[in-house]
Amino acid sequence: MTKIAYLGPAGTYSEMAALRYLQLSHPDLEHDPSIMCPYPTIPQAINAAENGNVEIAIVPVENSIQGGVTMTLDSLWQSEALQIQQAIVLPIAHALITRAAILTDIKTVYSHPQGLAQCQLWLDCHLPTVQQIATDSTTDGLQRVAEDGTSAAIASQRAAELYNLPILQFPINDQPDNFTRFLVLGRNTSHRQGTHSSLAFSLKRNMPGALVKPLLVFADRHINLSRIESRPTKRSLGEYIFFIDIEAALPDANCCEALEELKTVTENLKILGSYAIT
Ligand SMILES: O=C(O)C(=O)Cc1ccccc1
Repeated sequence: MTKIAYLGPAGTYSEMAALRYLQLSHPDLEHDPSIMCPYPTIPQAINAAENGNVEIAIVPVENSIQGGVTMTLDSLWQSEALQIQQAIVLPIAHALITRAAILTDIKTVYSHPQGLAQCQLWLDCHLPTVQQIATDSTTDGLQRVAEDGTSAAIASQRAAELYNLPILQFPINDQPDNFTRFLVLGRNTSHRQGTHSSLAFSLKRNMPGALVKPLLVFADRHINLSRIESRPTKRSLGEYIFFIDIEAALPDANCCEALEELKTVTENLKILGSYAIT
């Protein structure tokens, strides 16, 4: 039976993405709770799929305001077996969940770093003196909120319903247009289709033009890049891994040719998958 790892506990945005995936891809399985496997951190959810403990992991990769989710990018680079099978974009609207009756009663606010960052201006304006505590997911602090009337969490409306906790204010995100892209990761490599592909590479040597060569491979073939992001290799300061999304599918001949040439101008190249975005 298909099992899905996601960043838990229940009520996270990652769980919402997992439910959306089920609705779209396996409508027959939608209401089977044994499918859904919450993990406490993003790397643990990804490892569960890598090790074959679950078939699929669903994790956030990028937010329209805060940018890349570094834990996901770093785990993807480490992964040997996983491929991106699908991307799911969800609108994100944050609620302030608390048993406090007024804002001035709140002393501590919990959320995932992305949740805190996406509400930073609102927090500075309405709760300037509260202690902000970063948690592994938006729902991690909800137990504390249930026990302590001076605590609050930034999480979804759905999370408030699931944990039967009140919402004091909604929405509190600084930008009304706030979207997060989630990746569906699986070991099934036969799944190479869709409109987009992701890859990552390190460079052979840090020298003038080192990044231009890989970029020219795409430019020369009229392949459009939809994203480029760098992460440190963690080997030495100033060395990077580049994550690139292209608007092309890997079985495409033009694209295969590009990848062959890319191998010659990169040190280590990883094909992360071809997939559709829903
Ligand atoms: O913690 C969650 O709910 C997540 O799924 C990560 C996250 C946090 C904030 C916005 C989008 C995703």
